[in-house]
Amino acid sequence: MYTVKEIFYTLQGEGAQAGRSAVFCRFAGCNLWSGREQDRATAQCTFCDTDFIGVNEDGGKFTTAAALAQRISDTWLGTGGVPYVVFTGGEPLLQLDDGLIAAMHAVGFEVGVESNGTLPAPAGIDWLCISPKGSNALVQMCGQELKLVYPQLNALPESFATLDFEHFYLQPMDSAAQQSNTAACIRYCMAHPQWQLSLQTHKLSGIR
Ligand SMILES: C[S@@+](CC[C@H](N)C(=O)[O-])C[C@H]1O[C@@H](n2cnc3c(N)ncnc32)[C@H](O)[C@@H]1O
Ligand SMILES: Nc1nc2[nH]cc(C(=O)O)c2c(=O)[nH]1
Ligand code: SF4
Ligand SMILES: [Mg+2]
Repeated sequence: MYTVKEIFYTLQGEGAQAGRSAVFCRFAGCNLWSGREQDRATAQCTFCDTDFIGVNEDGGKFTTAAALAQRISDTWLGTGGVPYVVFTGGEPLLQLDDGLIAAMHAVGFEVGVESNGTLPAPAGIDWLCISPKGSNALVQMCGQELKLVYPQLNALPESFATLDFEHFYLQPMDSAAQQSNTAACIRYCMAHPQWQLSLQTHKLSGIR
């Protein structure tokens, strides 16, 4: 059973695939925060910008991979190009499995994933973005993109710079200090050109 908060068609807002049409499939639940505001301060991840509790009208509970893949495929509204799904959450690696990846490939989709890196990723993901969270041990140490929310006192860019990723991004932490966080990202990227700036362009443009 897959528990999905919401499924929607938009543009990927972040990282190297920013601007690409994608169906977002947001799984419910996370291993680093309950999602309840009263638990935020004591959670293992405290700066989350996302509601991932429960199931919205555009989500649902799916008993088979084929049924979820069909719903995702029906949500794709593009003509031409390569259909793309981004599994996110919450933490998608609590639920994403080999069967769902195979089912997405069977309906012609490339598979992207946004994960906190604390769980091992199944094989077959086409674009794996890992976003480390504070002092939580990183288990998944390779992928296409490492996208670090910055600044985090217990997760310095230097500690990830030699891992096996093709792209390294700093993404300003969206908080009351967002302006200064953005300035700090820009300074760090300019001093360490291995790192590139990722802005959350869906927020800037007002899309979902
Ligand atoms: C909501 S998370 C879900 C996926 C997964 N649990 C993770 O943390 O990567 C999706 C992306 O948003 C980023 N993110 C979460 N809160 C943020 C914030 N306050 N500012 C900037 N990026 C944030 C995460 O680091 C991750 O790259
Ligand atoms: N447009 C858009 N791009 C995104 N990139 C990562 C997102 C996420 O919440 O995982 C996200 C999101 O929620 N919307
Ligand atoms: S790990 Fe991801 S989904 Fe979980 S609380 Fe942190 S940012 Fe949100
Ligand atoms: Mg988001």
